[in-house]
Parts: sequence; C-alpha cells; structure tokens
Amino acid sequence: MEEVTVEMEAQTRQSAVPIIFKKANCPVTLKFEDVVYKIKSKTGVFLKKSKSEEKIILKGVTGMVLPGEILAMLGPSGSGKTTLLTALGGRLAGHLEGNITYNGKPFSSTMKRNVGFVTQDDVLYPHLTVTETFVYTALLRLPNSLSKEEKMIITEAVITQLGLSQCRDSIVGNPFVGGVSVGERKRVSIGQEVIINPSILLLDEPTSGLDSTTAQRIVSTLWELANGGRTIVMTIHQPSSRLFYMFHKVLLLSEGNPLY
Ligand SMILES: Nc1ncnc2c1ncn2[C@@H]1O[C@H](COP(=O)(O)OP(=O)(O)OP(=O)(O)O)[C@@H](O)[C@H]1O
Repeated sequence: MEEVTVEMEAQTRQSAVPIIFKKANCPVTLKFEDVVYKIKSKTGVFLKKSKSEEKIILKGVTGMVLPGEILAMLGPSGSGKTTLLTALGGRLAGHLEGNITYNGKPFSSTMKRNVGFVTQDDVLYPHLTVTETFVYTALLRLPNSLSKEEKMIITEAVITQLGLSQCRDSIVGNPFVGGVSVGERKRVSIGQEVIINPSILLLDEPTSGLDSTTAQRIVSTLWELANGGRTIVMTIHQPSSRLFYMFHKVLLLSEGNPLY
C-alpha cells in the first residue's frame, strides 16, 4: 500500500474534518536542471521532397521549487511554458535531456499519484452540479480503502476550501450551457486535483480569461495550498502587479530560453 494513501487514511480517521488540506502528505522539492526538449517536425508535407527538421523547444532550463512555494512561468505565446510544465508533470512524450528530480529522485509511479495537473481547458461534465462533480471524482480517484463516508467528508472539505459552498447545487455548465461563473468553474477544475491532496500541483494558465479580482482569488487559493507545504508551479500570460507579488519565484521564458 502506498505511503501516501496510508497517511491520508490515518489523517481522515483522526478527525471529522480532514486536515489533509492543511498539510501536504509528503512535501516535495522539485528540481530541474538544464532541461532540453527537441522535436522532429516535417517541412514541405505536400511536396515530394519533405524534410525532417529538428526544433528545439526548451533550450536548457534550470530551476528549483521548494515545498510551500509558488513558481510562476511567464513568457509570450509559444515560449515553451506548457511544454516545461508537462515535462515537470512527467507527461511529456519523447526524449527529454537534462534532469528533473523530485526530492532528489526521478519521476516514479508513486510520484505520479502525488502530482495534480490542472489543464488549461476545463475537463468537466457540464450537466453535473458542483457537488456531484466532486462526489464523482472522490468515488473515482480516492483509494478504495477509504469508506464512502470518509470520501464524502473529503468532498465537503474541498468544497469549503475552494469557496464553492454558495454554488454547490448549480450545474458546472460550459460556454454553451449556462452554469457557474468562469472563475468558479476554474476552481472546480482545481478542486478535482486537490481532492487527492497532491504534494505537487501544476496548473496551466489557471487565470487566463478571468478578470483581475477573480484571478487574484484563484492565486490566493493557490497561496493557501502552498502554505500547507505543497509545491506549486503555474504558467501565466500577463500577471497584474498585484498577482506578481504573490509568487515566490518567477521563471521568464523566451523561445525556450530562460531569461530570468
Ligand atoms: N508536439 C509538438 N509538435 C510541434 N510543435 C510543438 C509541439 N509541442 C510544442 N510545440 C511548439 O513548441 C513551442 C512551445 O509550445 P508551448 O505550448 O510550450 O508554448 P507556451 O509558452 O505554453 O504557449 P501558450 O502560452 O500559447 O500556451 C510552440 O512553438 C509550439 O508550437
């Protein structure tokens, strides 16, 4: 049985309100050194003489994020932010040069269960309510060793932690089917990952398309999650100065090069 799972069960049983959202299961120091990522792309597909060309997407990026810190990756569109985030989440197909370590160790299946990844596009069932979404996720993703009651306690804690109590009975919706607000929908997406209490939380553009107040609320929630000893990495396009000061570290990318 996983260390992480056992600890989560123990914590859940100790108190009626789980303390899992106050503390990460096992804090992780995420280190990446000289990360280079190349892909082969074809040019002149419609011509007989199509050539295979190498494109370097990440050109030696280095950094470190400690438990309790938020690293924001900035840069123009196409600078490699999503690629690096995907690499940090152990999801990048193909050959990656350089080193990415989690508490000094390479990516493993145990670490995979300890990483939450929030994609840029929300992957949600629009016709379910907020509560139904979390119940569904809890039943699907939490270990079988937890009872249904324990899973429901965790569900309630996530709804409270993410400030979704007022809209818990509204449908999630999408741009075509009305439902909760865009900011609330983003918090539901984050909650779907937070429910497994990951020690590393990676988020691709969690504030894109949101007004500055809603964006600040999302980053404040991430700040609280980081305070519990989690390691958080997010990509962001244009942070306002208010948001900028909420990050512990900033990595500025340009065409795959680290600038700052
Ligand atoms: N599998 C792939 N095949 C071809 N090109 C790719 C692939 N993955 C990434 N790229 C290219 O690598 C570059 C970096 O992409 P990436 O999505 O990481 O940028 P980004 O900084 O996240 O951009 P955005 O802010 O627009 O999401 C882009 O030019 C993109 O077209």
